[in-house]
Amino acid sequence: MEQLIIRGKKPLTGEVYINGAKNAALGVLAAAILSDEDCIIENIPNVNDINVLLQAISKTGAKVEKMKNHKVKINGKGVSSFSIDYESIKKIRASYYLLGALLGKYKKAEVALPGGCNIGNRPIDQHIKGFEALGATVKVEHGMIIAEAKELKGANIYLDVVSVGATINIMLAAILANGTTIIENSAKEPHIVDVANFLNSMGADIKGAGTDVIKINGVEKLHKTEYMIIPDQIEAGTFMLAAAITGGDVTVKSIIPKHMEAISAKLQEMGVTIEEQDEAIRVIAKEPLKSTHVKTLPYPGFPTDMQPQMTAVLCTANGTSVMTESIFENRFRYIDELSRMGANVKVEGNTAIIDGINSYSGAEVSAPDLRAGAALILAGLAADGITIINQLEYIDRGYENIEDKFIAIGADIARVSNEKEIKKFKLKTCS
Ligand SMILES: CC(=O)N[C@H]1[C@@H](OP(=O)(O)OP(=O)(O)OC[C@H]2O[C@@H](n3ccc(=O)[nH]c3=O)[C@H](O)[C@@H]2O)O[C@H](CO)[C@@H](O)[C@@H]1O
Ligand SMILES: C=C(OP(=O)(O)O)C(=O)O
Repeated sequence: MEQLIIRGKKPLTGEVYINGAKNAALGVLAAAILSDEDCIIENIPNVNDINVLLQAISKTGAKVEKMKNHKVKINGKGVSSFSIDYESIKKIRASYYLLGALLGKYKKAEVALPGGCNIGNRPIDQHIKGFEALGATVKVEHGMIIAEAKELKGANIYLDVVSVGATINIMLAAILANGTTIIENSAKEPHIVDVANFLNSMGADIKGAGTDVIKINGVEKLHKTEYMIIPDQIEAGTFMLAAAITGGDVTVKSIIPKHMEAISAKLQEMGVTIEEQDEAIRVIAKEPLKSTHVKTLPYPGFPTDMQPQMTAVLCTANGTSVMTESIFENRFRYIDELSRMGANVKVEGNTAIIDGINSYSGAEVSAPDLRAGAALILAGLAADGITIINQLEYIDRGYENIEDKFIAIGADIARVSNEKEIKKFKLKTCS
């Protein structure tokens, strides 16, 4: 069993390079099977969710080739299976994009209900509503979502909730439909724009991605493309907060600063200096952190995928902060773990009331989900003494080489798998 071990209290300094966005790449890879020609996609992060999705895609009969330097080639010509079973995708959420892509291209798809982080009830009614509006019949039987259509026809679809997954999935299903589809109240996250740009680079006709009305004129077929995935907003944000919580000075590189505005603004409120560069942000945290209030919202609001990490940082700010989670109903499960490290947080419904502490104290904890795992790393980096984090499979879903990136900016952190390695780490870092 692998664990992360951290000796905290070292200010992080230096430069860190951010990988491609997991949540954009997942949509783009599924979208690639819509073409019968080669799609070469660059900047694909090497994380478990991506590898699981690539395996599921290759099980459909599509050709999947992992190339060097974070490149993947996909050709959807050979797709002959339209069914993705639970075993193949139980760990990930984005498997639902195969439903939209297969339905859009072959008019039939059977995909097991998705997994992903356990952060509350995660219905897919808006995806289904969209597919049905396009003319598909959809049923859920024996854990499988089964969608089929004789013909898909463009439609006007109003999303009752702003959903990233439903927006992308409906786009995927509508690209090759007859006529025009309009998605109203669509999500505006950078990964929606990325998937739309990728599809347009293959010959799709999508307008308005990044606003709350997306218009898709159906096209007959899609051609080959070469495309580069955007940088990961959430990985970048995690490193920005690591600089803040350790009183460090870190330049987070290969990013789009515009995507980081909600996070930069909150850090500035907390007394952190933010220097925006062309494709980088320098985060300098020389003053004690001030408390603030944060509410998660769809983009351009503060991202729910940064909520646990920001809560971990607010625990070390002077005064009382309030974190309101307005996207998922149960995304505070990690607070018990932070409390083991001395955090003083009271959760009431969707709100966490956080009283700042002087310092975390290192402890053994377990990651209950992906971003909660990142939050525990941040707490460990700021803690007195040694922190050990279990259940790394969650962290590995979405962060590539996370410990190596932290080591490169001065953290004492290692991935260990036995007592001997733990002892060695403690000896090496004790001076
Ligand atoms: C693989 C991926 O990209 N995952 C991201 C995606 O998840 P995901 O696509 O699952 O999240 P959604 O944007 O769909 O969910 C937003 C809200 O809408 C609700 N909802 C969603 C769909 C639906 O049919 N019905 C419904 O009620 C959800 O329960 C949630 O309360 O966006 C989330 C919100 O930014 C992020 O936290 C996830 O990291
Ligand atoms: C919640 C996340 O992922 P998923 O939707 O795949 O569970 C995430 O990336 O933070």
